[in-house]
Amino acid sequence: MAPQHVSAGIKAVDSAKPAALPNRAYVTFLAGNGDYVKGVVALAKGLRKVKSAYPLLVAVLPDVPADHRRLLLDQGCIVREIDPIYPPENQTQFAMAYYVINYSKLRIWEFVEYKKMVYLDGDIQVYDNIDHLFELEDGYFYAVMDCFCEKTWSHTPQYKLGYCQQCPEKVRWPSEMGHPPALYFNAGMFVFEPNISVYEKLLYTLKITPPTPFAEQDFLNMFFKDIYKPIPNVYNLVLAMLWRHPENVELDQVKVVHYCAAGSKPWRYAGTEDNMQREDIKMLVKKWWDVYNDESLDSKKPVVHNDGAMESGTLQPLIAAAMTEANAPAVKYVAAPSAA
Ligand SMILES: O=c1ccn([C@@H]2O[C@H](COP(=O)(O)OP(=O)(O)O)[C@@H](O)[C@H]2O)c(=O)[nH]1
Ligand SMILES: OC[C@H]1O[C@H](O[C@@H]2[C@@H](O)[C@H](O)[C@@H](O)[C@H](O)[C@@H]2O)[C@H](O)[C@@H](O)[C@H]1O
Repeated sequence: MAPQHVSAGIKAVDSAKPAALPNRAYVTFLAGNGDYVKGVVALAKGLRKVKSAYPLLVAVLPDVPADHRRLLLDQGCIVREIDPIYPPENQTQFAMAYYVINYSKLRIWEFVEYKKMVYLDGDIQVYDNIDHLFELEDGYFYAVMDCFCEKTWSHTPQYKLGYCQQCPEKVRWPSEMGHPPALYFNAGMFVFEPNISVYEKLLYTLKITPPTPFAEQDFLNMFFKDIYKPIPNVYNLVLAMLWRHPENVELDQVKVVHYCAAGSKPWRYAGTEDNMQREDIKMLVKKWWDVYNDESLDSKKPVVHNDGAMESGTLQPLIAAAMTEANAPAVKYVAAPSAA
């Protein structure tokens, strides 16, 4: 089973049915005009399917096109544009060249109208309600421990030694190399508290920190190492765990799946890369598509003609009037029929 460090504190809140508070939201990050938007649409539908009480905010870079933003608004997301954040100039070889855009995730610490947020990558799907994570004690950074066994880690001493925090007894960290690496989390999912002074410290520290192969994930691990609290991997199943550490995974208990293994992005799945023909992978990819294609999960939004008239039966005008700009679910605008 999972290594001992994993915080058991969560069990205590599982049974409680916490009240939904307005200053909480899920948040994800979207960059570019490519197909990651499908991941975010699926995530919005997945959170609706598990009846989450909280909205999904999408932090979009300027290069996310209007039609993609409209898709997200139509799925009831809150769409907020952020400016990119780049690491200091450096010759670093990122594990994946495009990881450089992931530093922009740091903008979410600026969303201080929310007291607590759960960050989820766009290639994550939520299959069970995880709203109880918002009840975790303030003052800590909660995330799931990563695994060092994939080729993407081949640049690290851990990989070269065959050491992994998922099974620290299997290949022990050599005492002559000092202490084993600090517990290291996967930055595809975490529970955090937006805070301006933390945000400013993040940006300042980034400016003086040479980039490393896992980009903002390495940076966040360094920055939050003193308040990081591991949570069970049911909250972020890094797919490689299925073949690297199956003894640490109980698939039928998993609430959140992170499609981060090479070739596992469901919207691009071809089944050709290593491990992609596994039955569990094929089942999880199908599970993602079942949510993505489920029209009953599309957000039921009023259709508003651009002359402001509401189509009858979609949303009574008084409810519409009561909906302020800030929290009204985005409405689908359709061109008013041209005057005959
Ligand atoms: O072209 C891209 C690449 C990444 N992302 C966002 O950045 C996250 C992290 O990138 P990725 O999922 O590829 O990293 P992985 O978890 O697979 O290493 C994605 O989930 C998206 O939310 C994006 O929006 N567009
Ligand atoms: O920019 C660095 C990225 O680092 C992480 O992805 C990695 C990590 O999980 C490795 O452990 C896996 O081996 C690898 O496949 C996977 O891509 C985060 O999931 C992602 O959001 C992002 O921060």
